[in-house]
Parts: sequence; structure tokens; C-alpha cells
Amino acid sequence: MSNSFSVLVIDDEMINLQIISDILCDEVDIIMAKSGEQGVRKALEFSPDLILLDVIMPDMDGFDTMKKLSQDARTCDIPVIFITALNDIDNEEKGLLLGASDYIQKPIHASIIKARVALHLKLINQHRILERLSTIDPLTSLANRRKYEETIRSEWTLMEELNQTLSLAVIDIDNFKQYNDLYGHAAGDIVLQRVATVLANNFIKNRDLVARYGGEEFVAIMPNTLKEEALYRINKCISEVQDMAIACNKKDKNIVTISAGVASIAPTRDDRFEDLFAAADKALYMAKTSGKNQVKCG
Ligand SMILES: Nc1nc2c(ncn2[C@@H]2O[C@H](COP(=O)(O)OP(=O)(O)OP(=O)(O)O)[C@@H](O)[C@H]2O)c(=O)[nH]1
Repeated sequence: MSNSFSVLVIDDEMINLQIISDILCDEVDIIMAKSGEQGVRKALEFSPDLILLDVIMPDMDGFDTMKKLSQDARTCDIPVIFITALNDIDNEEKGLLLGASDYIQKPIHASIIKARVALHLKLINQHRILERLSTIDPLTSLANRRKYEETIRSEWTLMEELNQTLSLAVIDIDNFKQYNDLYGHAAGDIVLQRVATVLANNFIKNRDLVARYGGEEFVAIMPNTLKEEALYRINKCISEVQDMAIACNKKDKNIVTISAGVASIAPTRDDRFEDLFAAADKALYMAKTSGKNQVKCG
């Protein structure tokens, strides 16, 4: 595979699969499926960017295939374009009401298929850019608070279902006001970026998420992570920031450090993720009042 987009084509006629593939293969990677069932399987396996779906097929027709795709959280957001010989208004309406992004009538015209697919890929690209802009902190390139809120909710639910431990760390740069006052806001921004890089390099397991919560405060979500492991990883971050030895006081050579609070829980229906954050935040307060440059547990 070499193109930046992949398109799954589902059609029971091999000749149609071949024609559509020949039309699009210079612009996109093509995945072919010869039935609705195979199409659903390949959609799950390859997560294509777009699906071109025939309507009239034996066993599971295009409409049923569309219903199956929209019932699964892993495939429901993949845009679908029907390509069909059914050219009456009722079926077109039915396809669009099922959630299809477009409806192209057969016989296949290369220029129409190319233009419609290009249009939808452009929309998909724009959607991704917007999504990225709305979830990334521009200064540090970490996830932003919005993404954190979204992720903590979904991980909380998943950890409850799987009966696994969720660890959360709240991390804050020490004496940052003093640093800003001494070296200026632009230099402070560079410190934020360097600390963010340390955190990003240490929270890379499975579905870990590290986000800039606001100002000089960060959060790290560690799904399926026990408190001991969370503490080990946070202590590693604290050491690495210290080892960078970013000077923060010209006279006595103080350096930039971070403090953190960690809390862990295997959530049950009676627990609230807001309380996990509050416990980690309280532990951060203890770390600050105990001398900073350390982690405490909630
Ligand atoms: N350069 C820069 N500074 C920021 C940014 N966001 C917040 N700050 C600064 O972070 C500092 C936070 O100060 P405080 O809340 O007093 O915290 P602190 O000085 O680190 O004190 P402790 O947390 O108790 O160690 C303030 O000076 C804010 O202006 C940012 O995006 N860039």
C-alpha cells in the first residue's frame, strides 16, 4: 500500500470490482470484497477511509451491509457511497436515509466515480484536520483538555467493563511563575515544550494519553496500569526533567523541576472519574507542600 487513502469496494461482480479498481488505483489503495459479509470483515480489518458499496448482492445486500457497518463503533464513521443499478428515487432515498454519504448510479462512468471519490476524500481530509485542531494543544502538540475529557470518560467505562485499574497523574511545573518572571514568556514556552516531550516519551503504552490540562499543568491517563507502575513512570519523568538541568535561577543555579500526584482505581458503577482526578490533584498539592520535585499518591 502506498497511497495516503484506502477505499474498500464491495461488489459481488468481479468485473465491477476490477473496473472500479482500475479507475481509482492511481489515487488510492484499493481493498476488494465480493460480498456484504466479506466487506464488513474487511472494513473491521483494514479500517478503510471510504467504502464504495453495491446494493444488489445475494445474501446480505448493500442496505443490510450498511446497517451492519453503522451498528459497529469501529466502522460506523466510515463514509459509504452506494454504487448501484437501482436508479429509482425510493432506493436512493433509502440509501441516503441509512446514512450513506452519496449515491452513484450504474453504469459506471470513470470520470464521475473519480470526481465523487475525490470530493469525499477531500471532505474526509478536512474533517481530520478539524478534528486534530480541536484536540491538540498547539504549543506542546500534546492532546488538549478537550481530548483528555473525552478519553477519561471512554477509558473509565472500558476499565469498569474489563475490571482493570486506571491510573491518573496530574503533573505541574514547579516555580514556573518565577521562571517566566526571570526569563520571559517565550523562554517559559520552550520549557513547557521540553517538559511535554519528556511526558510524551514516557506515556507510550497502549492507550496512554498525556494532555496539557491548562497553563503549566499536565495530566496522564494510564489505562490498565497499577499504582506502582504509574509511580515508577512518573518518577522517571521527574528524574528526566531534573536531568535536563534547565536553569531557573541565575544566582544559585536552581533548575526546573516538576511535581505530580497519582491516583489509581479499578472503577465500579458507584465511582466517579471526577473523584479520581480530585484524588490525584490533592496528591499533587501534597507533593508541592512537601518540597516539590516529587510525586505523592492519592
Ligand atoms: N510561558 C508560559 N507561561 C504560562 C503559560 N500558561 C501559564 N503560564 C504561567 O505559569 C505560571 C504559573 O504560576 P503559579 O500558578 O503561581 O505556579 P508556580 O509558580 O509554578 O508555583 P508552584 O506550582 O507552587 O510551584 C504563571 O506565571 C503563568 O503565567 C504558557 O502557556 N506559557
